[in-house]
Amino acid sequence: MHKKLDMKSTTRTVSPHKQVALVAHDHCKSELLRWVKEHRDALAHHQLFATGTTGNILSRETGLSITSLMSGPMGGDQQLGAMICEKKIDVLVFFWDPLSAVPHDPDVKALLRIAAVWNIPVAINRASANYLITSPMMTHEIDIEVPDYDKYLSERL
Ligand SMILES: O=C(CO)COP(=O)(O)O
Repeated sequence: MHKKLDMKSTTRTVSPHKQVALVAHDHCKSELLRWVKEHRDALAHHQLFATGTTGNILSRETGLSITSLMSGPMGGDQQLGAMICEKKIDVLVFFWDPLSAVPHDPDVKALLRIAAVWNIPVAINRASANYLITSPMMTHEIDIEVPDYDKYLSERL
């Protein structure tokens, strides 16, 4: 068994206006598009980000304003992971494909890992995305627990 990192936590306040990342693998894009269309009004209250192909399709088909990063296999998952570390993403909706392999599987795993590290809520399918988007937390200021990075660093120096 590995020794658990002794990480203290602190609080991060998340605004009612969330920074939401939308991502789908190719076979799941039509499902994410259907979900985004159903929740268009709720999503329009938030600031939306997406990986390259997903974001372009979603904004073209819904008219929503979405900041599109690089396409996933070209680094988009890693860009989102970096944004999570920088507290620039509050919610991740990632319809990843459980039935097909992707070339950038390590990046997918890294994105899901860093979302867990920074205590970001993640929806991986329609059911979990429905729970997330209808939660009162989506439209209220909330406090979430996050790793106390400053303390972590000071103890290491
Ligand atoms: O591959 C992805 C996530 O792992 C998504 O990338 P695209 O939105 O560019 O298809």
